Amino acid sequence: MSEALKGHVLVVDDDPALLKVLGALLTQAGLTPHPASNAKDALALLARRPIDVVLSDVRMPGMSGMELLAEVGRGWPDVPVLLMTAHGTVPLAVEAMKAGAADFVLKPFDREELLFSLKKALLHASQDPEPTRGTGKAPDGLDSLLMGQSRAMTEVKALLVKAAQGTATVLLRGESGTGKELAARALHENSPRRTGPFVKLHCAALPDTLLESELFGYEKGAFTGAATRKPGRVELAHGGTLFLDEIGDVSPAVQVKLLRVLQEREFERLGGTQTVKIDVRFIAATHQSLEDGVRRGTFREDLFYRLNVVPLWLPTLRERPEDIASLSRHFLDVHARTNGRPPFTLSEDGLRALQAQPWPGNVRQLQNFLERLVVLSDGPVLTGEDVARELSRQPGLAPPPVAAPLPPSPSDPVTLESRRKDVEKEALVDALKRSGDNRTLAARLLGVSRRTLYNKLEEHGLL
Ligand SMILES: Nc1ncnc2c1ncn2[C@@H]1O[C@H](COP(=O)(O)OP(=O)(O)OP(=O)(O)O)[C@@H](O)[C@H]1O
Repeated sequence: MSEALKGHVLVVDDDPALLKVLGALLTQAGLTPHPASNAKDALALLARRPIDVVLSDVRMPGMSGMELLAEVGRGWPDVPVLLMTAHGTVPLAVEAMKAGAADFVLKPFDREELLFSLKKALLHASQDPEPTRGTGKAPDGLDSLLMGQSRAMTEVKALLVKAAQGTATVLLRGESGTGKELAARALHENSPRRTGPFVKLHCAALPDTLLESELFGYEKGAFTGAATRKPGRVELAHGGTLFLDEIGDVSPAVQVKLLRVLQEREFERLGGTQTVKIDVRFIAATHQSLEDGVRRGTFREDLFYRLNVVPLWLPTLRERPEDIASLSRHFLDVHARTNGRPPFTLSEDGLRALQAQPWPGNVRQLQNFLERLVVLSDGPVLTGEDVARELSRQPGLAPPPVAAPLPPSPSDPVTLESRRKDVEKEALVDALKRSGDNRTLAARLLGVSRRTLYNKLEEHGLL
């Protein structure tokens, strides 16, 4: 791997010699290592400094790597976790991936392979807001997972329960933040496959070559850095469900390969000749119009029909304002608990103010909004006034009236730097608005990493 990597890596291992070796290796690759000799210290470190990725041993005295993975998932869902295992086996890898690991690395590891996995995880971290976190839960009433009793949601849930019984491929459509990933999980957890793995792949987050190796895995020696055979996500999902998010972004070359897997339920690992047969239920999601892609010639028509066997549309929040009451109650409870705050309730005028908003970022935006209210308000009752105050800070939602700028007086310094800052702030606000307050999407729109976006938001008082 020639180009230098960048990022803060929390390395957790009870073997001091290995910590040292890994520290040197990561530093040499351009990364900043933060060593921790046990999971407890690792969590303390995570709370203190921004970490981009966690690289942890599985077997450690005290809290294990799998337990650490669960803790990171709860407290820092944006931070991917890579697990290192000696004598790694496919079942262990499946377990790790089901529990939400971004990847697993076999010990003793090959330098290139480790850096390859870290690079992937860093790419995910900068592009994927919510890395896969399997709940591993038994089916648990669909209503408590996918909330909302509006007519539109009730219809979706009825279709979902029907679709869950079969193995037909489901295509989930809907705007960003409407709950497509949640619906995919609900499908899996309500299906006879629920005891099998639920594996997720965010197709837009990876460049072509990485996407192919993530999907199909590789044989030892398939390319520089492929020191051992590694199963891809299709293989890891055997007996379960593979959720392909943002399918509309897949290149024509990968589309051909996906078509074959969907048709024949078989494939070859990269660099391999052996055909692997799989039993996988496919679910794909997109917020784009695949029909447009087909018309433009960027999306294969045959693949579209293969995916669109059971189409399911998730309604926008605008179309179901009656669900805002129960969703808000739920999010207020969850965020009060996770932020160590007393219980919050919503007054009638508070609810009305929320129902009057267009929520371009849908349920995700409502959720983020309520979390901010829980953190910033005194409570315990959130009034219309509390809601209005927070709304005025939100791009895309009831923007405050903008006062016409005063003409500059001759004494006002219009320096290049102040102009640059104004333009930058405007671009940030615009990107947040266009992305429905989805920070990952906003970072992508602006062509910067999420870390840079957060720094800039802080600098401009927009956090
Ligand atoms: N009906 C719902 N009940 C409870 N929570 C929901 C519901 N719909 C969405 N959410 C929550 O909103 C957030 C966004 O949902 P999700 O990631 O499933 O949306 P998405 O449509 O896949 O978004 P994107 O297209 O941006 O990936 C998640 O935190 C999810 O838990």
